[in-house]
Amino acid sequence: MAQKEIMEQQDIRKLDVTKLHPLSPEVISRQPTINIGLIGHVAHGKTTLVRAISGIQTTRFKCELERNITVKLGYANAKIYKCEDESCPQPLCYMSYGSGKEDNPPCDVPGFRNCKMKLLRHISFVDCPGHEILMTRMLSGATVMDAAFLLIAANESCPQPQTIEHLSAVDILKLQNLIVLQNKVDTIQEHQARKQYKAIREFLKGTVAHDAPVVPVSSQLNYNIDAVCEYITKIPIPKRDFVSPPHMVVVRSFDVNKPGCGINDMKGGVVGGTITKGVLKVNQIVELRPGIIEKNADGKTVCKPIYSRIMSLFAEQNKLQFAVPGGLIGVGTSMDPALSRSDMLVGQVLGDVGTLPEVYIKLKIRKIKLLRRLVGVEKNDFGKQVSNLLKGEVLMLNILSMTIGVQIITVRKNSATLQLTAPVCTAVAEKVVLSRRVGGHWRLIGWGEIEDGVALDVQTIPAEMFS
Ligand SMILES: Nc1nc2c(ncn2[C@@H]2O[C@H](COP(=O)(O)OP(=O)(O)OP(=O)(O)O)[C@@H](O)[C@H]2O)c(=O)[nH]1
Repeated sequence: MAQKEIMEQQDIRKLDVTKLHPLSPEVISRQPTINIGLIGHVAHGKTTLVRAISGIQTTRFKCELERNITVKLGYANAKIYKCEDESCPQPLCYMSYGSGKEDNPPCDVPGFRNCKMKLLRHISFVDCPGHEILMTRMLSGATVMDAAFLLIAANESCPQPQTIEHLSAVDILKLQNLIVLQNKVDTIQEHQARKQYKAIREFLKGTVAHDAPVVPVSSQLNYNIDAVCEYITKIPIPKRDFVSPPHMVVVRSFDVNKPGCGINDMKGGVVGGTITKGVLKVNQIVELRPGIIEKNADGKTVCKPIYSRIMSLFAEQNKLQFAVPGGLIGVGTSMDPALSRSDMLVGQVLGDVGTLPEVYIKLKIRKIKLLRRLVGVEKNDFGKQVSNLLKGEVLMLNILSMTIGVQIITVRKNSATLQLTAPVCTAVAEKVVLSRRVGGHWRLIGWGEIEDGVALDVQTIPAEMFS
């Protein structure tokens, strides 16, 4: 189908959300609908793999280029294709391109160059930092993943500290679709690769990834990347809710004209994130919570949501008329760009006016489970027991894409009340992940779920103001 026809199909006037599916041509052609996380120890090749599949280098920030490590979450989109001729040899018949590629490009396999390829998946990669000091950032990326690639470098012993810690995190979040990639196989002999494969299988026993495929690859040399593409097509499409009022979790925010924010012809602030339910449309009025926190005339802390119009929607360079759940999308808004600069809106929730959950400043957490032993730490602390939570203790909490400092006010066996250092827009039963400072860095120690909380007053604007 020609791009022009698809753009015409993305006509909001003709949109019937009850008929949409993540693989509907007008969706998959323009927008990624699955998030795949890249997790694993520092420098095991996550960013290089993303580049091999999408053609995009996610390491974009100056400090990252200087230090050669990922600091922020990186994003890149890719389309996965298969040759339409069934006799095209596997896995060569699978191929990947960037998000802007047409839907039926010619096959690249010698002997099949007259054949067309079919677009099977459109995905977003969430490239997590592997450095131990950046664990809480990895956790905020993990909350938007539908599947994950766990990268394990073939030229190091397995497991390394953040290999264990990242796997524990996705285990806690009950992420089902894991694929283990034994990367850098170009640096070792075959017998060494076999030996390490056994060590990897041993390490995976009893974890959420116990029967995950382990695929040998070289991201640097593009070896076996077609097999990885084939595995991507086997990831089940998550069930999506297209009909509820739309909610989006903000994972990045920019002022205008920054590289990496996709289309840069907007005048207002830009937020990037994943829609968890519903469909966002161009021209729609939306609310962002918590928005701005202020003291009112009585000295009481109140939250003022940010109201704004959606001026544009985009997935990397693809302009959209509407955006659906899954995948990472950008939202160009009419808000003052000063509000969204430098990731200032990360952790906020964007959605239909009047439909967003409460904004809490205190939370009661139930069903708390602590890991038995510390993971992700080096020699001195490795394997130490995770001690019980203490009244007055300061922890880091991850709720959706929000990372927030908390102090424990009361603690019982499996529950605790927490004072937050900043308000958060969230809902009862949402999962939270707990980290504690160990050896100078935040380490994953456990998880729980929101039971209740103390909400702030929200200063809403009457609905008739938007008509
Ligand atoms: N020989 C070889 N080198 C690789 C391969 N994949 C990655 N590398 C190299 O390993 C180093 C680290 O790669 P990155 O892709 O930055 O690793 P990363 O896991 O994204 O690093 P962080 O995000 O900082 O944790 C770079 O110098 C890459 O060129 C591979 O398959 N073979």
